[in-house]
Amino acid sequence: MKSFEVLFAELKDKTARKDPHSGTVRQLEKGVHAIGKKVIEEACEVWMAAEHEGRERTAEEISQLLYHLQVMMIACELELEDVYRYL
Ligand SMILES: N=c1c2ncn([C@@H]3O[C@H](COP(=O)(O)OP(=O)(O)OP(=O)(O)O)[C@@H](O)[C@H]3O)c2ncn1[C@@H]1O[C@H](COP(=O)(O)O)[C@@H](O)[C@H]1O
Repeated sequence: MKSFEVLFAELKDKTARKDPHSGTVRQLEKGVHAIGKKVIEEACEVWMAAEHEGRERTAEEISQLLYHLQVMMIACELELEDVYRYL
């Protein structure tokens, strides 16, 4: 099982290495506009799952939203601490 911090470290590492097999690297190459669309899409899917699809599907959709938020953080050169200080 992966924590938020461990996933973020993995994504930053793959980005720094420009891992050719990484979907994250491909997504980052598309830029902030495309990443923003994925964030909105996944947020909608969280909402729909929460209203209609039950706990498991909701948890899965939330994991995808968290992933895309991390991709956005990397695109914006934000560290975890930059976000955590507002929590
Ligand atoms: N948690 C995720 C994760 N959640 C969602 N996604 C991607 O985000 C997209 C969203 O899924 P959808 O259900 O919307 O699928 P889709 O509409 O068919 O996807 P698209 O065609 O729009 O890309 C998919 O392409 C998934 O591959 C993720 N991709 C990666 N991770 C994690 O990130 C790590 C690094 O991934 P890579 O960079 O690909 O190695 C992995 O080990 C995983 O732990």
